[in-house]
Amino acid sequence: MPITDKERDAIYKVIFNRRDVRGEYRPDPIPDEVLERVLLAAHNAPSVGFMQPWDFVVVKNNETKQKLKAAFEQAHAEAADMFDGEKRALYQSLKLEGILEAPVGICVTCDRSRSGKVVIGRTANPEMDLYSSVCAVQNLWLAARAENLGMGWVSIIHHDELKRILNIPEHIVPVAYLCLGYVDFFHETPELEAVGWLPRLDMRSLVHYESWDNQPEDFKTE
Ligand SMILES: Cc1cc2c(cc1C)N(C[C@H](O)[C@H](O)[C@H](O)COP(=O)(O)O)c1[nH]c(=O)[nH]c(=O)c1N2
Repeated sequence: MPITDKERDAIYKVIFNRRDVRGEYRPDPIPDEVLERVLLAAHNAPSVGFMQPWDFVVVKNNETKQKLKAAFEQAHAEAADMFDGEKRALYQSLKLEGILEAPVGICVTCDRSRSGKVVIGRTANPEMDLYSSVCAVQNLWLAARAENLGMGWVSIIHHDELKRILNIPEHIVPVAYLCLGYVDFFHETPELEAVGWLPRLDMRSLVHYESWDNQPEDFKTE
């Protein structure tokens, strides 16, 4: 089934206008059918050996969110100590999660034992199952944007805390905690770029031809 030009443009529009959303969530609930659509998009991600290692723990309860926020605060304070001077002050001024504001949280996990010990494509590189769950996260992120839902990834939280708070079984690996909700607007550029944390790299400077050493002059940034 070919993709029309209009459909292609819509997909690129979603890709280039997706943002990590932290503070701009509206409290409006997400209709069940919308939540189901984005979860189905996540579930249709590619996965190594088709093992579909993910589960989705959906969080709406405020008490649970409060516990997650406390876990974030702890990890956030530890992280702040790792930056010096001005960088620390800038780090501390950043809003890096929307756990309480977002009406829905979703923890995406990876069950590394889901389809037995030997998995097509995972024998040489055992981490491929974790990457598969990350593919599900990205599908969810893009589907959310297509639904005009903001999504934010909160990784400033210890995974053992996530497991404890959400009663995730021992053998399951948390991959991402995601905030989800409608927003008033999407930032045009990544917020970390806008505040001068890091610049957007030039894509052409990251392309190598045939060998790592081979970057044509006109593809370099400087
Ligand atoms: C694996 C992973 C983990 C995190 C993120 C992303 C990814 C891929 N990002 C979002 C990240 O900061 C953001 O994607 C970049 O700054 C680029 O901005 P846009 O996503 O284009 O808006 C993120 N943002 C944040 O505020 N708190 C966080 O804990 C994290 N964690």
